[in-house]
Amino acid sequence: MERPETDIERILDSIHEGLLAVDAAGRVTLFNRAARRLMGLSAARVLGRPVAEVIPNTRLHLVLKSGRAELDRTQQVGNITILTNRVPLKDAAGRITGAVAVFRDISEIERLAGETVSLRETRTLLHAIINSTQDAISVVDEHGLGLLINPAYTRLTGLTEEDVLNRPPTVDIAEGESVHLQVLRTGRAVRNVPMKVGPKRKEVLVDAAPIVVNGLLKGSVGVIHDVSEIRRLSDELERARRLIRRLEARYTFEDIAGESNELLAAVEQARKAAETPATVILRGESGTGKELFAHAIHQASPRCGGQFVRVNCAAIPETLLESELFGYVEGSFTGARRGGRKGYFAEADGGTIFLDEVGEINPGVQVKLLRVLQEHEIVRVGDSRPLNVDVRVIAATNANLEQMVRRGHFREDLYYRLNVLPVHIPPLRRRRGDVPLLVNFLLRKLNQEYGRNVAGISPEALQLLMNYDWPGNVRELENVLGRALINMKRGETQVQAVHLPPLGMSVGEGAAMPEDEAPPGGYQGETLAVLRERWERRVLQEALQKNGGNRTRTARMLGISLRSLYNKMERYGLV
Ligand SMILES: Nc1ncnc2c1ncn2[C@@H]1O[C@H](COP(=O)(O)OP(=O)(O)OP(=O)(O)O)[C@@H](O)[C@H]1O
Repeated sequence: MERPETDIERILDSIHEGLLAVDAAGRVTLFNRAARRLMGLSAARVLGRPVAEVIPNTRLHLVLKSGRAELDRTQQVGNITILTNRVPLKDAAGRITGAVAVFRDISEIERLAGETVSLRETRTLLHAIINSTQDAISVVDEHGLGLLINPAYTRLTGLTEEDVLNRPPTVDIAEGESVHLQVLRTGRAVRNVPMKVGPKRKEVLVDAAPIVVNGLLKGSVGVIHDVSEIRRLSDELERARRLIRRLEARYTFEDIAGESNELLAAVEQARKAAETPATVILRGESGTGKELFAHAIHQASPRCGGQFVRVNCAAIPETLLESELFGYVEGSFTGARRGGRKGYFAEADGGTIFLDEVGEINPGVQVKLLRVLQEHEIVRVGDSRPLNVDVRVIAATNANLEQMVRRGHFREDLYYRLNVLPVHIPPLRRRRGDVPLLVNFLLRKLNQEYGRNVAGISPEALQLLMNYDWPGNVRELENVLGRALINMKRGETQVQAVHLPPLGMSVGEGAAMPEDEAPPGGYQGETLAVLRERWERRVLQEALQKNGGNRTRTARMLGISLRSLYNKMERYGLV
């Protein structure tokens, strides 16, 4: 008898569920190992004893009494949750002979169930975010098959979930390599990849990143930015720029005021140059009228029917200058636009290109410029085929090119190619005799611009202008007169000394703008970046004023490059 009992006990002990049985009198007859572990009680303390006494919270004696089973009841014992089934035991005649409870620890299951709920919540949250973002999102699994897209994706590409989900990642691509596949292959994120997507062949830039779960690559998520609108706007801007450039080429030699020998000699030289196809270089300080001369030469030349394209080499970022001048082919660099770009030289074909601040071009571009001057051909960025262009080059600079050549900053061969017909435009302080004529000329021009009727200037005011040094040359004189007109009341027709701004203070807004003043109560919580920018703008403004708007002098005084000065002026709206 001993052995079978022990065997049964052994079997019952190997069961993971806890077993607790009582006889008809409610005394414990069975208490297996799992039950002992879960209850934390030894068999010796429990077996043969009334269950209600030894096991608190048990309801087995109640089941015994009622004869009704209690199924799937959960109960907290300490910090574990127990699921119990309690069943009465009956003999063949239906008499209750005892009761048994089977129970197990379901704490882990409960925890997992809890997690499932929060996972579900997280999914809902993620969906809400993904669906509400304006950027198109697409997610693929580790095999590259479509897993998720958002409404913005459908709006942008014209493709629906049906077209994309569970399909290879190439389904949406009209042109370009799948970034998802790239990410899955390398495990690395990619940024700003240009491509065309969907049946509408939308131009987009794509960022994509790997999805890594527990160290395993589980997929890739891509964010797609629509750039077609930006392209459309930049094309429009480009067209407007071209139009402005064409409208700008309106000055002739008649518009150059001055009767001093120095100026007349320059005009004479320029007139002769206009008749030839030769390259001209205009030398002179900022504001002396170099651009005016370039227009006049173009208008007086046989090319006057062609385009006049002005390029300020210092105002274009160094990295873009080559592609702006010579153009580029489609896809030659990130951000390159569809169909490539013609470039200023190609635009000026049959006309004139005016390269202002030619001393600012870097050695790479110098080589290409030399090629145009020698061979009359250009090579677009990303292309190897040369294209013929028929362009007259007028260059201008205030830089000491000879010194730059000596220091190796400017190619000697290019210098000689440019220097075929130099025209030196004298600074205003060396031809003060031109001031009265210029004043009358500029007042007529300003009257038109401002809708005024100012007839002249008083001798006293003119004397002040004659005595001044004009570091900013004719541009500064124009600014001074412009401010004088603003200071005059309607009906006043003669510029008086009181109308003139303090000389040397005529550039930009003249006086500091209110927002440039230090905040009245001291520091008002702006970020350091904002304060630094405000301060920098003010310093630039004052330095420009001190130099009468002469940019070369201003850059030198501030110890920055001319290019950097142009960039800052552009940024702070001081151009
Ligand atoms: N002799 C002149 N007669 C009439 N207006 C002039 C004369 N010289 C210059 N100006 C006027 O002065 C302003 C500055 O001239 P311009 O832009 O041609 O100078 P710039 O030498 O090209 O200057 P920068 O080197 O700074 O570009 C223009 O408005 C121009 O019309």
